[in-house]
Amino acid sequence: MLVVLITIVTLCLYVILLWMNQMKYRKQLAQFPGPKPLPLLGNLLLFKSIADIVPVSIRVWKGIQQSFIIYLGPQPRLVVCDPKTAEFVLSSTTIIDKSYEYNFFHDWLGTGLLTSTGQKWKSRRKLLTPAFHFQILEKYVDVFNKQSNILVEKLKERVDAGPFDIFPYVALCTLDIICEAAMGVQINAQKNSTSSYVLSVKEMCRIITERALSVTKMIHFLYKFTWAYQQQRKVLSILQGFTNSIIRSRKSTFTGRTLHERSDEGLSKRVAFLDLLLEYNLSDETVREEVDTFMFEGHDTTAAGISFTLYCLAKHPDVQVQVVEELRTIFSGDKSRESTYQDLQEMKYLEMVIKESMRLYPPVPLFSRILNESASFNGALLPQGFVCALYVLQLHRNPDIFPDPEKFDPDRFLPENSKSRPPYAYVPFSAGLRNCIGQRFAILEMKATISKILRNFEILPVPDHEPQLSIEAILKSYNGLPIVLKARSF
Ligand code: HEM
Repeated sequence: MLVVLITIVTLCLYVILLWMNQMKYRKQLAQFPGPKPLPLLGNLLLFKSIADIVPVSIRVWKGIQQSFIIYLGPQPRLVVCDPKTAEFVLSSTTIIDKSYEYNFFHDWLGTGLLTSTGQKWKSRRKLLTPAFHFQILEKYVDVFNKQSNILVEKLKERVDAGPFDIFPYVALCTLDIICEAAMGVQINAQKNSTSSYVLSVKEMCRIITERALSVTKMIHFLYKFTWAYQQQRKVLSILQGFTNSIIRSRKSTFTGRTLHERSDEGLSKRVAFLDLLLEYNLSDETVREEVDTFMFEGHDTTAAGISFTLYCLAKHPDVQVQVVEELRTIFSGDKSRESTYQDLQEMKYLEMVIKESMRLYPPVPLFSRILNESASFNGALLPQGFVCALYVLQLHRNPDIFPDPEKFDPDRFLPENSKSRPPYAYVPFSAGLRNCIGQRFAILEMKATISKILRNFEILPVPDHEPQLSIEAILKSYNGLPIVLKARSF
């Protein structure tokens, strides 16, 4: 009886403490607009499911037209939708730690580069940066070519066969690419297409996103009693079993020669980023968390980037014609010659198209930072522990910076049209110290894959289809990204 009483009193005190904290925040942050929060629940009731994240946040933004405060439970966060606030957060050398939602990734990614903080992040970033040197990236082009050739063969089965969702095809291709280029192993996901790994990544992202919107799932102790936790355990055993097998496989062929010693091996030998980790004699657990991080960050993001770009090209045949013209010039009309690193550098118009697609459909539409110490901004003192959520999807549609923001117009990225744009108005790869380490890899991969598809197929739209955007760690479309394919004479 006494134990029950103590538990009830403790819980009540905890709830009162949370509520008092919320009141304190409301006073401190009074100058920022936002929907009125309820005690303890905050604005959670606005989001009945993760399907509501995009429509609700767009509705809120439309009523306010500036960065706003939203309460997920009693905790406030500043939803950053304007370049000035984005600059305050991203250019900071102190606001570099991730918000508490990233803890939901810990069971899967541990504290790898994406989720780690402080000194651990600094030393890992230093360790991994050489793996993305352009001389190393150059060696990956033949992997991009090989895997996009397989994708083209798969897509030939869809020619003149009506609408189909392009995303699952591309996701298997980008999974093959990250495994072979970065991990040094071939898993042939495209050939054995029922990849439980790909399905598990999707499920894990869904579980993590849902946790951010549910009070019971937010609290780790309570989360353990939910069905989602049981589901997470199953999914994690698939995900971690998969990466453990990659590590084992690469370890068995690792020669022990360091990156420096291997510089004599020339372009023919690739050094997978996993080799770098093995070279440093890190523990198996450390290697696994970095491998999982790269597998996650490195395949779903590029899959979204490529798929949304193909979707935009289907909807904008005039733009597609211009890209194909550029490719005809680069390849002198040769459909099957493999792309070189130099060719990819020359695809300037395609790069503008990819950038415009990532403006409207940023593969990572939302990411957050936490303040480790209080900071002044715009006359307000933002308290320690405060979360700033960079809402890239809305930032990229800010009409003050991108007039007629819903219009797909790659010319926005002509040098003369971008030079006066505020530096933090366009940040698909984030910016500042914790920007995306894989961005040059990603751009090369996207160009290699999209250009190969366009040399082989004409991409047609599905009339009246509009993507229903959803945020599941990466940007997805609930109703798919359907396109139609016709053979192209190049
Ligand atoms: C179109 C493709 C991609 C996009 C849009 C993208 C975007 C981003 C963004 C926005 C962040 C910051 C996330 C945050 O602060 O929470 C990030 C971080 C990161 N990305 Fe990417 N990414 C892409 C591809 C890749 C690829 C191909 C790799 C690896 C090969 C990669 C590896 C990483 C890693 C390891 C981090 C964490 C960096 C750190 O905190 O130091 N990404 N990415």
